[in-house]
Amino acid sequence: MRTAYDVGKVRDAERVQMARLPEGTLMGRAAAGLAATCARLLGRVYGSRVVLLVGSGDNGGDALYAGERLARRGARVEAVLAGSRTHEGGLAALRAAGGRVSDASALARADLVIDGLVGIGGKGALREPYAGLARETRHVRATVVAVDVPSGVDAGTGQVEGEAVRADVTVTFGAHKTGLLVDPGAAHAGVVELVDIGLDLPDPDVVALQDEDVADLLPRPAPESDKYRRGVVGIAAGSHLFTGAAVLAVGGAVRGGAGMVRYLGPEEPIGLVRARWPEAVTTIDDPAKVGRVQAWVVGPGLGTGEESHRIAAALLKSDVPALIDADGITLASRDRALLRRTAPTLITPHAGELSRLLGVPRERIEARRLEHARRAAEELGVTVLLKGSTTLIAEVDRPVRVNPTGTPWLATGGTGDVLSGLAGALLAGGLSCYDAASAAAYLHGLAARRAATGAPAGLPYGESPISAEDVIARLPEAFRSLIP
Ligand SMILES: NC(=O)C1=CN([C@@H]2O[C@H](COP(=O)(O)OP(=O)(O)OC[C@H]3O[C@@H](n4cnc5c(N)ncnc54)[C@H](OP(=O)(O)O)[C@@H]3O)[C@@H](O)[C@H]2O)[C@@H](O)CC1
Ligand SMILES: Nc1ncnc2c1ncn2[C@@H]1O[C@H](COP(=O)(O)OP(=O)(O)O)[C@@H](O)[C@H]1O
Ligand SMILES: [K+]
Repeated sequence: MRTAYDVGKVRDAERVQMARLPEGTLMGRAAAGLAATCARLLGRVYGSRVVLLVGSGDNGGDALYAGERLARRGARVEAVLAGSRTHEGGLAALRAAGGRVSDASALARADLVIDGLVGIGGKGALREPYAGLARETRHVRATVVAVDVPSGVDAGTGQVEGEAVRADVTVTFGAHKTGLLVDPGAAHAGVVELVDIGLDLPDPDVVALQDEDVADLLPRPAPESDKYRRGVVGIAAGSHLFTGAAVLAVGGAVRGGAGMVRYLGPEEPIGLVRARWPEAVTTIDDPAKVGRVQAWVVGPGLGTGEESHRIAAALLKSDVPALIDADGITLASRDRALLRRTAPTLITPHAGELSRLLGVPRERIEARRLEHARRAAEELGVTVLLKGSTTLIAEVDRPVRVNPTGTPWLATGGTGDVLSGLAGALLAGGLSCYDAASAAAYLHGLAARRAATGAPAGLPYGESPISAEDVIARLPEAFRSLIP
């Protein structure tokens, strides 16, 4: 599991260590780790050209001390001083090692640029001349290494207001900062490397599950299993207008390991569901006629009229866990009572749907995903899976989970319906909302990547567009990659 921390916790942990250790120890460790990564990226340090972008704080100090180490190994190191002040010890050390101060024209000559403009002390949009320097790093041929966080990215939220450095590699100290795991920050950070500087940290604020964590969560059939014990999931999705949502959600559930899938909907989608997924047991329109289920999925393509509301309300009264998606979320944004349930509830909005629920503009949610996922979980008292460029899973009093799998190729109609069915199957299999949402997002992302790259079937290179059905088709491989 990868863990990440808000800036306040990192600062507290640093203070404790600084009080214990001789002055400069932590910065020395940070600079040594940073220089080691830079040397590895350069391959041959001797004779290479390294440019340091140096801000007025300790982030600039880290860059200067790393520059000193590289200069001692024969690199030609030039520092561009952007702040009204400069870390004195760092600058003296760089000079003593043969480094020199230069201007922005040095960037064109660089093999490697070290971005030490601002780190966790950054506030708001980058000001000049920092913003201009960050902009120039976009056009350099050099590898760009960010110190602690890419300058211009808010270390706590991943928010980017204005200009920000786009790094190839970010070398972060002591702990991953939450903003490095969440877009748009994550997209600016490139590959993130962690340097241990000996901080003692409490519980994380954000975590990213890895293969082995998800494998531990997945339900597996035992010799005494039968279809009912494995979990029956009910799916209320699709309408005369949106028939595809029904087929895709049922497909996600069938391939997601449900013991049985019960589908509830109108005649037209029922015909299609039966033709594509003969495994599903179908019921026309009447919630009272559906047999017992262990979890409900309510909403994809359901429609938002009165009849849809009646069905959603009847199903959500049940005492089993429920996943509410798509039109179900739109219905809940008009009638919050749908969310007041006795059993656990998981909602799976994209930013537009969450915007309707919270009454916050969509763009604001996209810019501050972490904040709004947390806020929704708190205000609505449900587990929230916020879809989009970084999928987040939030629940009150738990660290936010960031899904590390997935691909932007997933941004195509119908993939959300597949996710609903898949997560519903895991809920029916006995996982909590928090775990079902995390495992479903993980598997969904793995399946999508495999579909887009052709792996592991052996296409040699490249990626291709994918369809929601392709994601369903790759789910078995995604499971097998976790359950050997
Ligand atoms: N503490 C430790 O033990 C260790 C800390 N370490 C390192 O220290 C870093 C934190 O250092 P820090 O606290 O000095 O802040 P830092 O990130 O350099 O930025 C502050 C400066 O930036 C400026 N500035 C801010 N916003 C701006 C904007 N929008 N646009 C333009 N300028 C802006 C601001 O200027 P001012 O507002 O004062 O004018 C201020 O001078 C941390 O990320 C890690 O790299 C490691 O060595 C490990 C041990
Ligand atoms: N830029 C992106 N990068 C990665 N995944 C994305 C991106 N945009 C959307 N997705 C994923 O694609 C799926 C789309 O779901 P959704 O918006 O509900 O589509 P639909 O309603 O058409 O099924 C979600 O799993 C979401 O996380
Ligand atoms: K930086």
